Amino acid sequence: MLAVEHLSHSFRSGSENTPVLHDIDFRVDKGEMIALLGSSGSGKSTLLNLMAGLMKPTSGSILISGQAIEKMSENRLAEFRRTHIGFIFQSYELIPHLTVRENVELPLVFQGQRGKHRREKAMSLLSKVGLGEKTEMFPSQLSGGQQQRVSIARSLITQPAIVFADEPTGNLDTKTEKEIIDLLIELNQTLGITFVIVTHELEVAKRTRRVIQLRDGYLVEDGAWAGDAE
Ligand SMILES: Nc1ncnc2c1ncn2[C@@H]1O[C@H](COP(=O)(O)OP(=O)(O)OP(=O)(O)O)[C@@H](O)[C@H]1O
Repeated sequence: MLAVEHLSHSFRSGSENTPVLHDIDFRVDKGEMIALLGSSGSGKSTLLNLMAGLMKPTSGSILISGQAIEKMSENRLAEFRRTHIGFIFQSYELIPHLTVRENVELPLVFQGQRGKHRREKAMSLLSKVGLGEKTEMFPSQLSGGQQQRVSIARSLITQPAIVFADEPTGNLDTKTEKEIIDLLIELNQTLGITFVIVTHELEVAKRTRRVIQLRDGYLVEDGAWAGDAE
């Protein structure tokens, strides 16, 4: 599903070269749910941007569904991203003047899909995330947790091969954080959605079966959470 192969990345500005990721290597199988854990500055965002095809790596490769995304042209990559990758952001990134349903439909609008089909898919996903009653409301009328549910439904509507979630609970209180992680786990288990959750929060990482930990740009752990016993 996802293979990150010997990935290294440095940022260059003028004569300065800042190495940020060092020989990162791991695979994520279909139906897995993993947490990418690391403290601030460990390289999580850089790795996420590379895996999502938003930047090209200095060296190494990223394969999604067997296709090396760093080799794709900009146009091909934009199309690939629209059809194969889902995104969930910390700040939801909903369009304020569109209804909840219209926000969820949006990725299909970009694919040129017809209205009725789009609407049915959006309604079905919104009821799966517990928002069947809120479809005609606007984002500002919802709580933060509800807005994140909308963004989760939107990330799934193209039936992507993999969904990247960037600090999905970063703006939420502890109780809502738990509810959102519960929802992601349920979607993973019932629909087999493959999730990569980028987080610096131990509580989030502990809930996934597999944790990949970055420290100073190095992959230092890959496996079941081995921290404090529960
Ligand atoms: N465009 C850039 N140019 C130079 N250095 C950069 C750039 N972007 C990030 N860095 C550096 O790369 C390192 C990793 O940053 P990154 O944002 O990937 O970490 P992070 O783990 O996502 O942190 P946070 O949780 O705070 O977002 C940091 O030392 C940062 O200063």
